[in-house]
Amino acid sequence: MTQLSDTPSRGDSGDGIAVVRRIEFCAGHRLLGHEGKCAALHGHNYAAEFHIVADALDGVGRVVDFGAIKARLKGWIDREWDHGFLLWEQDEQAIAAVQAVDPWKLFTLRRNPTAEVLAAFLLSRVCPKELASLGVTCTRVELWETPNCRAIATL
Ligand SMILES: Nc1nc2c(c(=O)[nH]1)N=C([C@H](O)[C@H](O)COP(=O)(O)OP(=O)(O)OP(=O)(O)O)CN2
Repeated sequence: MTQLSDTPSRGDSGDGIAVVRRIEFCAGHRLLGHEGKCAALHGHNYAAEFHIVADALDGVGRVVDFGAIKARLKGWIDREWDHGFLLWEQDEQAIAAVQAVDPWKLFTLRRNPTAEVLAAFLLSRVCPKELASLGVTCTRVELWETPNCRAIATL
């Protein structure tokens, strides 16, 4: 049997290899101080794409099992963000409005919930904690706010 030659490190270690897991969720938000329509409460069908690397591939040939990423990162997003409102912690009016309607689900952030802020939060706060037990690192989060708009956070 003929084998195509490849770069040994590409098959034997994790060098240069990443896996990407996409997780979709719905959430409401607003951008306080926005000059246009995004100052009003509204919602998005978001998608977060997580780029994950490891020092070496495992015995099966994986950076990490896609299901293990899903369990941890989709688990966190489902619990904390999905079908909730994402608001700036200083946005007292919007927070009060959401909390006036039972049942409410709210997650507050230190800045306006832009795509940039959400991507950075997932990369720097959520991924390190949720992925710690897997021994892998998320190096890049692409946060799609609409099919046409996304922000990218990288390590
Ligand atoms: N740099 C950023 N700009 C904007 C953000 C953001 O997170 N980062 N967010 C918004 C609003 O949330 C808005 O809902 C999305 O932007 P916009 O392109 O205006 O949305 P549309 O629904 O009109 O998108 P279409 O693709 O044209 O349907 C604004 N800016």
